Amino acid sequence: MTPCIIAIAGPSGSGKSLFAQTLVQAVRQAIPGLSLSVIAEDAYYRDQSSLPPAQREQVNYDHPDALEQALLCEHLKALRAGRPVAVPVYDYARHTRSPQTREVAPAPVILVEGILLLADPDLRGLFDIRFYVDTPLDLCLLRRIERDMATRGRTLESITRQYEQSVRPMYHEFIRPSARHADMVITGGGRNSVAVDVVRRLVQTHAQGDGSR
Ligand SMILES: Nc1ncnc2c1ncn2[C@@H]1O[C@H](COP(=O)(O)OP(=O)(O)O)[C@@H](O)[C@H]1O
Ligand SMILES: O=c1ccn([C@@H]2O[C@H](COP(=O)(O)O)[C@@H](O)[C@H]2O)c(=O)[nH]1
Repeated sequence: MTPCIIAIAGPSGSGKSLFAQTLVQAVRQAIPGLSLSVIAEDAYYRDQSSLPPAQREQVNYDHPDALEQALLCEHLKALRAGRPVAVPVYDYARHTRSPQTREVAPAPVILVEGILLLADPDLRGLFDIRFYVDTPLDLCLLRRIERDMATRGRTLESITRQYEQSVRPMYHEFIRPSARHADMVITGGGRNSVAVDVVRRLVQTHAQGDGSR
């Protein structure tokens, strides 16, 4: 079966990861044993081990150039062709790649979540279905503050500085405009149970072999 590769795009803190996790649980409950692979675009942030830590903190991580999108494209093509890939592992606290990689196996359904998935024409052309999680930017920032202080080793001062310098401007330059390439826009972030159910049905239709995409 040709895999169905699904993009879940949207701003940082909009609920992409939570949406993807909730969807995986819903699909596994509906079709026990169905194999789904999940890939985060964040894993493709460039290795910056050659830069001193203070310099890494100054990088604009919300610009497409911060990501090795060509490698993500290559990996999605390999998965579509039925080959496993070695996905990089990114360390947010150190702003660089870890030495390990994570093997992702080909699967009937592949979910990819990330801020810039729909901004690049080559990358967005590789998805069968494209979603954009549309959450007001003030809520995204509040969620990001809580999450990044709890899990990404960040201080409130560094989060607010980065938000003003790059997160907000890049949202307006690249992320928000990319929403026009989405097939569907999801409001309510990771807890929109109606959207999860609609997407779960789409995935189920595909996995049961009568999907047309
Ligand atoms: N609808 C929601 N209501 C409340 N909190 C949410 C909601 N969606 C996501 N969150 C929380 O907000 C934070 C950011 O969500 P996450 O899924 O990591 O966003 P993203 O992957 O888009 O950056 C997480 O702590 C998550 O649990
Ligand atoms: O070293 C890094 C790499 C990325 N970021 C920020 O991460 C978000 C994207 O991840 P989400 O899971 O969608 O929040 C992006 O806005 C970058 O600013 C970082 O801070 N440091």
